Amino acid sequence: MALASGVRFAPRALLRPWALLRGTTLGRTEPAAGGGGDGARRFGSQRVLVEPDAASGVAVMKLRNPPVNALSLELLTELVISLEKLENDKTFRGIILTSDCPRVFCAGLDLTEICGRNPAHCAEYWKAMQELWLRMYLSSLVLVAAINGACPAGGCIIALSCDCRVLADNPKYRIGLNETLLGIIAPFWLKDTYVNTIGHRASEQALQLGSLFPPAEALQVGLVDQVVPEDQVQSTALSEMARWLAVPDHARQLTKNMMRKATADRLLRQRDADTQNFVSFVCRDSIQKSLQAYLEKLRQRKG
Ligand SMILES: CC/C=C\C/C=C\CCC/C=C/CC(=O)SCCNC(=O)CCNC(=O)[C@H](O)C(C)(C)COP(=O)(O)OP(=O)(O)OC[C@H]1O[C@@H](n2cnc3c(N)ncnc32)[C@H](O)[C@@H]1OP(=O)(O)O
Repeated sequence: MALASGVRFAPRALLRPWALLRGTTLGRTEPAAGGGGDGARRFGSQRVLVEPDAASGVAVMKLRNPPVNALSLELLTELVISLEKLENDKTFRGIILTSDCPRVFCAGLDLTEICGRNPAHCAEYWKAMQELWLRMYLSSLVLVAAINGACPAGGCIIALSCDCRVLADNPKYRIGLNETLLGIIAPFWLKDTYVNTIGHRASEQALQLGSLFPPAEALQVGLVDQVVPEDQVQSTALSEMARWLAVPDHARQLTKNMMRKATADRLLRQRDADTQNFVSFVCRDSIQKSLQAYLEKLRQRKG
């Protein structure tokens, strides 16, 4: 992704995204309900709906992988492709990322992708997770998360990869990295993202305790930038976007790169080792058992 200055952000190292999209509708363009001109046309895929507004240069990207927007391999892949499509289109300067699923922004990793799967699948899945994080974290576009639902673990990482976060004021919409409560460990780049956002001491505490913060606490600790009534999340996200877009792109992009590159480079340098660590960790019998038990608990909670 080349910047105006010629500086490159994330490398184009993506796996084989298109191969994963058999049977999906990515790339289809259709008029938005009630829409007319180019600015009102939406596109996307089965799991990612993109509503572009060419006039403002802002696209709203909605996660729609019901029931909880778990980050399946397909969703990860479709997100990367939609992001790339917008980045390559000079019309767009910003994306508002939100959820199309009621009450949940994103439930994090799709645990069914790493439970009872073989090591090759877990590796492919983890590489897709790394890829999305790298693309989002270093995106040249302004990314604003309009968090309109629960936002645990991988969902929190998606939000933290954005430049700004607006959270709906609902005590059920908690945000944080709760990995330890599942018996798993956030890898270093999730930890780094946390530390970069809320600082070392707060991260140390929150990561070990697996804290999920309700809105007021999330604001206080610095995990989100604004907490607003639920019906004002989108409008506030748009106002935030306007504030970020008021800055000249090249200056903002280079500054973002300066702030984030070292963190991304750390993963880039040890991507394969990180994948191997992940696979050997999650494929352990003991970890498989605790993931299985956690999934079971989630399923039973429902009834
Ligand atoms: C040495 C170290 C080396 C390497 C590192 C090792 C490991 C690193 C791994 C680290 C990364 C982890 C990041 C993660 O994201 S882990 C996932 C954590 N996610 C959660 O804990 C969220 C779990 N879900 C919930 O809390 C709730 O579902 C939620 C609040 C999101 C929504 O609640 P609601 O009441 O609306 O829905 P539910 O009834 O609970 O769920 C509906 C159905 O969805 C299923 N579900 C929920 N979450 C997940 C998920 N994450 N993956 C898969 N499926 C999920 C749930 O079971 C229900 O299913 P059905 O009953 O309908 O079948």
